[in-house]
Amino acid sequence: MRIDVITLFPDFVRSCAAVGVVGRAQERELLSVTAWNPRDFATDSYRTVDGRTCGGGPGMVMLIAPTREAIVAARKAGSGSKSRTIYLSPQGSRLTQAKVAELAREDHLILLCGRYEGVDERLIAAEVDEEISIGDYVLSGGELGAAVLIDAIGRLQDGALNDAASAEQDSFSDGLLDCPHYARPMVDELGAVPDVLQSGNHAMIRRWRLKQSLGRTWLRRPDLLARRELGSQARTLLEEFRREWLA
Ligand SMILES: Nc1nonc1C(=O)NC1CCNCC1
Repeated sequence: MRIDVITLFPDFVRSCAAVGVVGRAQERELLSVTAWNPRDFATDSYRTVDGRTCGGGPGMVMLIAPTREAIVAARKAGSGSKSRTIYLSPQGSRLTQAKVAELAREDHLILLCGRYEGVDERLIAAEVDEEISIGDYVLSGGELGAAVLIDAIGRLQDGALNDAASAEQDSFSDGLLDCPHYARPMVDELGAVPDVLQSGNHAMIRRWRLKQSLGRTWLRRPDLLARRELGSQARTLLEEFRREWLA
C-alpha cells in the first residue's frame, strides 16, 4: 500500500512513520509513506502557501495552486493505481476501526493535512474524496490525524504485526473493547494475575477474555454494545459479568 501525505511539515510525518510497527511495515515493503510539501510547489520567491481568509476575519487559508500541485504530483507518483484522497478535518466523519479496515484495503491513499484555518473549499470540492476527523477537537494541523490514520492502517497490513491475531483481538476490531492484559510476574505487590490466565486451559481463557471484553464495553462504552448483535454465548457471559459486578 502506498500513502502520500500532503503536508507543510514533512519531517514530522516521516518521523511518525519511521518508528514501531509502521516503520517495520515500511522496511518489509508492506507500506510506503511519502510526504509532499506544497511549499516545494509554490512559484513565488517567498514560497507562499497561504493567503488571507476572503471576507475578512482571523487566520490564513492554504492556497489552491501549490497544494493542488502537490496532490497532482502525489497522484502521479502512485503510477496509475487508483488513489483515494482524504482530507483530515474536524468537519469530517469520525474515524472508526471499521473505516480504518476499509481504508487499509486501498492500494493508494493521499492524505491532505490542513494548517491555519484549513484548505480552500474549492480545492476540497475538486480533489478530496472524503473528509475524516480523528475527534471532536481542534488541532493546529491535520498531520496528527494523518499519523493516527497511517498507524491504524499500517498495523493492519498483512505481515505488519508479528502475530496477526493481535489485530483481531484489538479493541473495536470486533466492536468490543479489549480485555485486560497481564505479563509476569504472576504475583506482584500490585496484585496477582487472574488464575484462569495461569490455568493453561485455552477454552476457559478465551471464555474469560470474551467476558471481560463484553463487561468492559458494557461499563465504559455502552454505545458500542448497543450497536452490536450478541450471540447466545455472549449474552450469557455479559449477564454473568453484570451479576458479578452488581453483586
Ligand atoms: N480534529 C481533526 N481531525 O482531523 N483533523 C483535525 C483538526 O483539528 N484539524 C485542524 C483544524 C484547524 N485547522 C488545522 C487543522
